[in-house]
Amino acid sequence: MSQLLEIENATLKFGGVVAVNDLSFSVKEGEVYAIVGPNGAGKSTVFNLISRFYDPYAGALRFDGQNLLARSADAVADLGIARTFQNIELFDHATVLQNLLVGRHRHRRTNMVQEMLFTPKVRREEERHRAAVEDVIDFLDLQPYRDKMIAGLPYGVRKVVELGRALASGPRLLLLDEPASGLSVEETQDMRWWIDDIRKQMGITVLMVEHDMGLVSGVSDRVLALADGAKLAEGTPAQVQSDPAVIEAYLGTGVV
Ligand SMILES: Nc1ncnc2c1ncn2[C@@H]1O[C@H](COP(=O)(O)OP(=O)(O)OP(=O)(O)O)[C@@H](O)[C@H]1O
Repeated sequence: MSQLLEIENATLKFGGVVAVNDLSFSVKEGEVYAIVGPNGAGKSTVFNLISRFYDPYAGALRFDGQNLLARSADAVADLGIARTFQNIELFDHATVLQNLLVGRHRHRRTNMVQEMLFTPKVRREEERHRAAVEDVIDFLDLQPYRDKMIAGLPYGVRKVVELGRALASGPRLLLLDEPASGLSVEETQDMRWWIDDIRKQMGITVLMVEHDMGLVSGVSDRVLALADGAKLAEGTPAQVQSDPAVIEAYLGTGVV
């Protein structure tokens, strides 16, 4: 498997706080790779670096061999990197279908005049986007909710819709920020199947930050344990969970 994402000696400081400290890791095409670590370890900051919300103080970031640092946040999405957020970010007063169509935004190839005139090209594009979104709705069993407003939906369903919005963009790399947080045991189990299927059926590479070690062990090929912004351990879930440095660092946090 080739490397899809490479982080090389990345460092990011907020004032005097070193949030990410000379961190290197890579994610192979087709794998599920999880980042774990106690609160404040730097997990979200790593995601924000990859999404290009932050510039690193030093280091290199590459996606499929291309320099990510030469691109803006929008351009990163165009490369095929999609993400979900720890605090779900959806349009509350729009339907599930409308939110998923927003996920298709990067594929729009028509201009505003064409859209106002609703030319045949616009109509064909629209049909293509709808078909892609309907596939995601079927895949995630969202049919009962497709015309419902986000605001009225239970938290667990909103979480699946957010996953759907990211999938609708047709990514090569999916960044999941705490996919199981706030979910019940059953919903977490469903999330595990979705992630498995996303990798196996859709061939999408997944990088996730997650506290639930049951989910991490269940779906991940490899795990990176972070502490104070630096790599503590990397390996299979079993290797990382039994690593003495990890046990020592997490002792009493209830994470491992
Ligand atoms: N925008 C910011 N400004 C200043 N400091 C920040 C900012 N974002 C993060 N930090 C600091 O950087 C460090 C890493 O934070 P980060 O949010 O990446 O950790 P995390 O591992 O994602 O934690 P959690 O599990 O609580 O989400 C922490 O010390 C945090 O206080």
